[in-house]
Amino acid sequence: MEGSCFIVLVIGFSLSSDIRLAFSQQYSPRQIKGGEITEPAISFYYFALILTVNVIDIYIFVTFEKTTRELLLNVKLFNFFFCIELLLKIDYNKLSMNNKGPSARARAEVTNGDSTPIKNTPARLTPSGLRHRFVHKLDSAPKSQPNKGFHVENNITRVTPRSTAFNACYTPSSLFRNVVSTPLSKGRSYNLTASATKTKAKILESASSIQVQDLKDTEISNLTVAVRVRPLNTQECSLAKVSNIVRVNVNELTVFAGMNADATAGLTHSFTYDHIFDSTDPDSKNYANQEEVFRGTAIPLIDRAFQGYNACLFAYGQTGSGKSHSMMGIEALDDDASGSSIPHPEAGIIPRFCREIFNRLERNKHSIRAEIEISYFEIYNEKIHDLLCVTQSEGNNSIGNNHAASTPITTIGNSRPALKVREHPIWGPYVVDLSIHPVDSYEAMRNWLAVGNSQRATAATGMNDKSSRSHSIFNIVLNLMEIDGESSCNETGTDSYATNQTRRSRISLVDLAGSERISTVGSNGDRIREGVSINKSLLTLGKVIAALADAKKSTTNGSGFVPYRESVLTWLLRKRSFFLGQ
Ligand SMILES: Nc1ncnc2c1ncn2[C@@H]1O[C@H](COP(=O)(O)OP(=O)(O)OP(=O)(O)O)[C@@H](O)[C@H]1O
Repeated sequence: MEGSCFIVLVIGFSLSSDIRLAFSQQYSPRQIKGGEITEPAISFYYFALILTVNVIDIYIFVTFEKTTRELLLNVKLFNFFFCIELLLKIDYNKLSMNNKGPSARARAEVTNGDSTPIKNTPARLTPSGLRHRFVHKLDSAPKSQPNKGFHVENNITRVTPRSTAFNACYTPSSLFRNVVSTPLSKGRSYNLTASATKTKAKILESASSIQVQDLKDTEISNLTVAVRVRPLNTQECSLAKVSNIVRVNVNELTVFAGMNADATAGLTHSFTYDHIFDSTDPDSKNYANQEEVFRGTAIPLIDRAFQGYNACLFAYGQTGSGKSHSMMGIEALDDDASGSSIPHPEAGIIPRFCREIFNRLERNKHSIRAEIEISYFEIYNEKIHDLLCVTQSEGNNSIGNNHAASTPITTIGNSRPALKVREHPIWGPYVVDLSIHPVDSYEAMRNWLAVGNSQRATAATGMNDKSSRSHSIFNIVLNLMEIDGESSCNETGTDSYATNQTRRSRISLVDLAGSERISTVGSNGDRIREGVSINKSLLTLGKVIAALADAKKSTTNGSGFVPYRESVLTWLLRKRSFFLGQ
């Protein structure tokens, strides 16, 4: 019996070995980690085999593999008709890893640089949980021991402060918020719908680096970017297919793309700016009128100018987008002539700016004395024309108080004399022979503005009935002297003051010509030439701003090439000295 039993046992064993794979079952859930199928720490198998001939016998084998740290428990049950083999495998490596796994790690207390506890991280692998883990790994583990921090419970210390640690540069790129920042502007976001995930993936890479650097720049930036959305004009309203696709929510602007079957289909773009002025609907409670636009953009500049800083404000945008309306608006000569201290409701930033300067000087007339000079010129087809060049009527050399007494010289586009730009080794670029006019009242300034505006090159295009064909630059030089003591009448009969501090600031208010598509603005030869020139100089302006932002970001040197001289506009807006040698 023993002998046959032995033989049958051998047969049974060999059969069970052959058919083991066919009948085997594994009762242990497999896991997918990082794209690989991994086995858990404890696995349980059974094998059943019928048609064996044996008496009931049980064999138990226990083996422990020291090198792989695996315990194998093999139980075999034989009887006359079947054999069952049970196999239990315990992997001690994985067992010990799991005890230090996510939940254990998550219980660890996170502390900041000075070891003050901040919070207990949640015991789950949410994206934020992953961020925590990643931060810990980078902050607490030296490079030679990459996982050290994971095995030390309740002792994870963040080296860098919390704010720095959660900065995007420590975060895996896949967890970034989908943000594309413009240089020197805060968090411009670029949200895409699900249908555009491929594009999204592409921009993630660039977004990461831009955002990190821009976060640093926004702190030191002295640039403010504001956007104004104008209402649909009559022409647009008459077209059935035109509708407002822009929504404003505080300082976030969302553009809903149309249903075109092109790359823009289904895309929604969101941008964040320092200010957004929604002028689309006059009945809306958020409607931004000229006064609000002025207060939001220009008042901070006037404050700085009175402290002695130079300031520049320019309007940039597509043709017909409302730049001239915002910068100049309606010239209300009649209203102002009546001596009203309230500007015309439709007056733009420039006239309001001038009025505010004199209002402030009037309020501080006992402590500040000012000398103000203005100049106004345009850049038309890369040539500079003085907009305040006038022939004086006999016996009258002051246009300021009576502009009807002077006549602007030839005003027709190309026939006006072009001025040259020169570069002084110390003071930088300047316009040769540009006229400069001292002004002592708002009325004088307003009259000069009217003269300049009447000389600007404008033309009707397919996009705008009165399109500016040139960039106009209105300059104000403010010389402020703080008065120390009472005024006294000197020998010449004029007042003299003891001044103890002077401040000088230059303010440039720029109304750029609009970028335009040649096909939509018209096919006239002059318009095309102007359009090419406008687009070229705006392109250079963009390149200069980008180059300046790059040079600023570079910590090693700030000497990157900036193509100022590729257009007259950027050349002159560089450290300006329009008044040199006049
Ligand atoms: N906020 C606004 N409210 C009412 N009308 C506006 C507004 N902005 C612009 N408009 C009107 O839209 C038209 C075009 O504006 P504007 O001439 O200022 O554009 P622009 O950007 O200066 O164009 P271009 O670059 O061609 O000179 C004008 O008739 C203007 O009155």
